[in-house]
Amino acid sequence: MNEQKRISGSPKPSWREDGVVLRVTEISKTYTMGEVKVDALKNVSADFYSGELVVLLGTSGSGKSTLLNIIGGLDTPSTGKLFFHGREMTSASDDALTAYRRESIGFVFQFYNLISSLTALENVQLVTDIASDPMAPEEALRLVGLGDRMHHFPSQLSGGEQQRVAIARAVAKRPELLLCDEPTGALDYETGKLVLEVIEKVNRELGTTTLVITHNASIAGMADRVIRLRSGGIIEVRCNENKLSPSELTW
Ligand SMILES: Nc1ncnc2c1ncn2[C@@H]1O[C@H](COP(=O)(O)OP(=O)(O)OP(=O)(O)O)[C@@H](O)[C@H]1O
Repeated sequence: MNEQKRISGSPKPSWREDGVVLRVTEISKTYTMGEVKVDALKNVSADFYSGELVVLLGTSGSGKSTLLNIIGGLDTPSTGKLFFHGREMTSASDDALTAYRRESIGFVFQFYNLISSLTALENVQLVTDIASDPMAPEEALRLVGLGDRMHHFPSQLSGGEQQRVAIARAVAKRPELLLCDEPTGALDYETGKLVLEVIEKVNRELGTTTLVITHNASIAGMADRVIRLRSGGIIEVRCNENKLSPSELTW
C-alpha cells in the first residue's frame, strides 16, 4: 500500500479512487514572523471523498485552520500541492482560484460574519446574486429550519440561528465542499448540537462533501471519517463504522 493510501485511511467500500474530490499531497506551511518560524503544517497528505463528512480533530495550534484555509484557497502552502478533481489548484491563476472559492467552496466560521444591517434573507441573497446556479435563498433558509425567520435581522436572532443563516449562506450556491471551522465554538451545548444537525442534514440531503474542524473529540462521532492532527501532522485517520446522529452526541 502506498503512502498516500495509508495516510488516507480505508474509505467506505463505495468510495473508490475516482471518488476523490480533493487531494492534498505533502503540504507544509511555515509562517515567518521576524526571527520566529512556526511550522503550522508538516508534510500532510490526505484524500477527501465525494459526499463524505470528515471531522478534523486536534488541539489548539495543531494546524486545523491552516489546513482548512489551504483547502479552501484562502491560503497557500509553503510546499506541497492541492488538487480539486485532479486539477492542481496550487499552480492555478488568481482568477481560477477566485472561481474555485466562489463556485466550489462554502465556508462557515466560528463567528457568523453576517451583515447586521441586512435581514437573514438579504444576507443569503448577497451570495445567490453572484452564484451561477444557486438555490433560491428562501429554500436555503428553509433547509436550515429558518423558513419563518427570513425577515429578521441578525440582532433579532439567537447565536444558533445566526449560525444557521451562515450555513444557509454557505450552501445556497450549491458548493461542492462545505468547510466549517469550529462551527459550534461560540455556542452552548444544546444550540451547538442543533447546528451540527443542520450540517449533517446538508451533507446527507445535498451530498455536499463536508469538513468540520473541532477540538471536541465527541463531535468526531458524527463523522464518516476522522482525521486527527497534532503539531502540524496527521497522527490518525479512522472511519466510524457506526456514526452517530448529532442528537446522540454528548460532551
Ligand atoms: N498567520 C499566521 N502567522 C503566524 N503564525 C500562524 C498564523 N496562523 C497560524 N499560525 C500558527 O500556526 C500554528 C497552527 O495554527 P492553526 O490556527 O492552524 O491551528 P488550529 O489547530 O486551527 O488551532 P485553534 O484550534 O486554536 O484555532 C499555530 O502555532 C499558530 O500560532
